[in-house]
Order: sequence, then structure tokens, then C-alpha cells
Amino acid sequence: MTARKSARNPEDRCRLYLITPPRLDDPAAFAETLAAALDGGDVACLQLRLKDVDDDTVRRVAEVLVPVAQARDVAVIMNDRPDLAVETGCDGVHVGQEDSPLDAARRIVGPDRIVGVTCHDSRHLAMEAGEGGADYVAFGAFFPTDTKEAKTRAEVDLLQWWAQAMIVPVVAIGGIGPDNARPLIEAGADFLAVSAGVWAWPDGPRDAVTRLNALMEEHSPEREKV
Ligand SMILES: Cc1ncc(COP(=O)(O)OP(=O)(O)O)c(N)n1
Ligand SMILES: Cc1ncsc1CCOP(=O)(O)O
Ligand SMILES: [Mg+2]
Repeated sequence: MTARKSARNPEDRCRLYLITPPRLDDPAAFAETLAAALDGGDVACLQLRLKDVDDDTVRRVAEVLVPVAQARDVAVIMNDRPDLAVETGCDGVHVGQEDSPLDAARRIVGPDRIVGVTCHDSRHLAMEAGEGGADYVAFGAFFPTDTKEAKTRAEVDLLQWWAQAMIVPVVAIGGIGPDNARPLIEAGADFLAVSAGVWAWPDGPRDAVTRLNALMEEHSPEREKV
């Protein structure tokens, strides 16, 4: 994921933004699952999204997973915690509307790390985040999900509107998997953020990554020209 695109590159195709499961009881075992998934195709970044765990647990998981991702040129984004993003060598942080505000997160992680912001289904929040220097805005949830009690449902036309009018990259999130990703790619999402749709895919995470990449490739601007 490139930080602060100065203009939308028409040759950029949609890319995959993986999110970890919210609990990882055996990080070493998950590191193998992750490596297999990342070897299934292009992945732009991995978000460490651990919920209801203490900071030392986050540190231990990061110690195991960050090298696996970064060795494959996959950027690592820490969820919620700009301080831990810096401490654990992550490439950026994702903050929600109830987390650290964007300007505080930016001060902590500095100008060179990525800062992404949850914007639910709100044009207003997204424009505020874009103007405030976010590296991407995230809309969702696009589909029902058991991973989080999502506050809002976002519609495809929101994605389309943003992608056509704005420069800041847009992430679509919520219940996305190989079976329903197509309309979001067609609408112009720069990234699809996926958790259960990869980790719980019946044919395994590697297959899910391969299938999502095939869909993204099918709809890449380069491919559409020929
Ligand atoms: C890429 C991306 N988009 C949205 C979220 C949700 O963030 P938030 O609203 O802060 O909720 P939690 O994930 O912290 O439960 C996200 N994590 N990543
Ligand atoms: C973190 C988050 N924010 C909105 S929906 C969601 C869950 C994403 O996980 P999944 O891809 O399993 O729906
Ligand atoms: Mg959050």
C-alpha cells in the first residue's frame, strides 16, 4: 500500500487487505497459516486486529507475524493503537471513530507510516479524514458479518461515488469473500479488507487469496482496455 497517493493511478488494480482473526491463541501456528495465505497471491497489507487482549499479547503476536508479512513485502497495519504500531515496527495504524483521533495518531506514527480511518457509511466522515491527511478511508460493513457488530451498512454506490471523485484510496470492509467481492471491485474499491472470508473459507485461506486475486485481476483497468 503506498502512502498518500498524489493522484489515483488508473493502472492500480484493487488489492487485498487482510485482517487477522480477533483472537490468536497460538500465534506460531497462525504464522504458518498466514504464510500459506500470503503465498496464494498478491496481498497489500495485513492488519493486526486483536480484540480483548492485553498489550503484551499484542506485542507477542506482532513479534511473530510482522516478520512473516514484511518478508513478503506486505505492509503491517496495527489496529486501534498508534503507540503499539511504532513500538512493534508496523508500517501503519488503523483508527476508528472511537479510537485515537487522526491528528493524534499521525503525531505518534509520523509522516511516513500509513494512517487509515473508519468512516462507516458517512461521506462527511470520509471527507473529514481525507482532508485531515488520512492515507485511506474505510467504508462498511458491505455485507453481514460475525466478526464485528458493525454499526452501519454501506452501499456500493458510496464506494463508487468516492472512487470517482476523490484521490485518497478507499477500503471496503465487512463480510467480504470470494463469493461476493465482485461488485465492490467493479465499484472502484482500492482495497478489500477481509477477515473471515479468507480464514474461514471452506477451501482454505490460500485458495481464498488466490480467488480474490483472480477477481481483482479480471477487473483490473489494464485488463479492461484489451
Ligand atoms: C480497514 C478497516 N476498516 C474498518 C475497521 C473498523 O475499525 P473500528 O471501527 O475502530 O472497529 P474495530 O476494528 O477497532 O473493532 C478496521 N478495523 N479496519
Ligand atoms: C472490523 C470490521 N469493521 C467493520 S466490519 C468488520 C469486520 C471485518 O471482518 P470480516 O471480513 O470477517 O467481516
Ligand atoms: Mg478500532
